Amino acid sequence: MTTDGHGTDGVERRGLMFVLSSPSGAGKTTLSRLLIERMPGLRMSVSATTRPMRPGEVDGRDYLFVDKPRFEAMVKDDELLEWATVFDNRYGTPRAPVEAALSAGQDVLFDIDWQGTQQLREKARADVVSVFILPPSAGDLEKRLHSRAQDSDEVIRKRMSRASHEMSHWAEYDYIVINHDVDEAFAEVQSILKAERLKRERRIGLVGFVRGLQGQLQG
Ligand SMILES: Nc1nc2c(ncn2[C@@H]2O[C@H](COP(=O)(O)OP(=O)(O)O)[C@@H](O)[C@H]2O)c(=O)[nH]1
Ligand SMILES: Nc1ncnc2c1ncn2[C@@H]1O[C@H](COP(=O)(O)OP(=O)(O)O)[C@@H](O)[C@H]1O
Repeated sequence: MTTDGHGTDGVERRGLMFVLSSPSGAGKTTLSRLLIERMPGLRMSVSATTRPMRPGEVDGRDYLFVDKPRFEAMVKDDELLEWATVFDNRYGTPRAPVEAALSAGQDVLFDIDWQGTQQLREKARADVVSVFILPPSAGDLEKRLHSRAQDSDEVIRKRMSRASHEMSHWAEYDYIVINHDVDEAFAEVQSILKAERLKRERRIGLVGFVRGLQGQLQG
């Protein structure tokens, strides 16, 4: 699952899997889009889902929209790295694009729930960096779900009633970001990714790099 890429400073390092989770409406999609736009070397993992497409969503960009039999076939053929049932729909991460991106030295961004995060962690603990996004208040969460204007009142009610359960998994994550203001929350998430990219354990090229430096000093 891991592989070699080069950091901006040219030192080889293993790719990482950067996971964002939150209750629905807290801002994962917004923050993910900003990260993909502004952080070179990061690719989005596009999940497969059986949920209906929302207005404005694009098949293949936001999700791979599949029917239940196709999803079952993907599970059976071991095409998914992880999968879970959320809000009565199935969601899963296609394995091949993640492995290809990591092999090409890219980091991969996942917008997945706590169940998927647990599965990724079991498979590759050292390479998973997880961030849980919290809303500033329940009122803000509800307002955001309404302002998105993409789900029916009934779907919004369901998502609100699931929020507390989703949030109960916050302590399983490496970092917690409270999304008061998008720019501030983005800056925090970006700092986490930047720092994690510099972790010594991931920078497998450091041994050679430091040896080279020592060679220069002696020579
Ligand atoms: N385990 C898992 N969860 C996913 C995947 N894709 C999306 N999810 C989660 O499914 C939940 C519902 O997603 P969605 O219907 O797009 O609504 P959203 O919460 O408003 O973004 C969110 O918690 C997503 O993080 C996936 O591939 N695997
Ligand atoms: N900090 C914020 N302040 C106000 N509105 C926000 C903030 N972050 C996200 N939103 C809005 O809230 C709604 C839900 O955000 P979204 O990113 O779709 O959440 P999620 O993917 O977690 O369900 C969207 O309309 C988005 O523009």
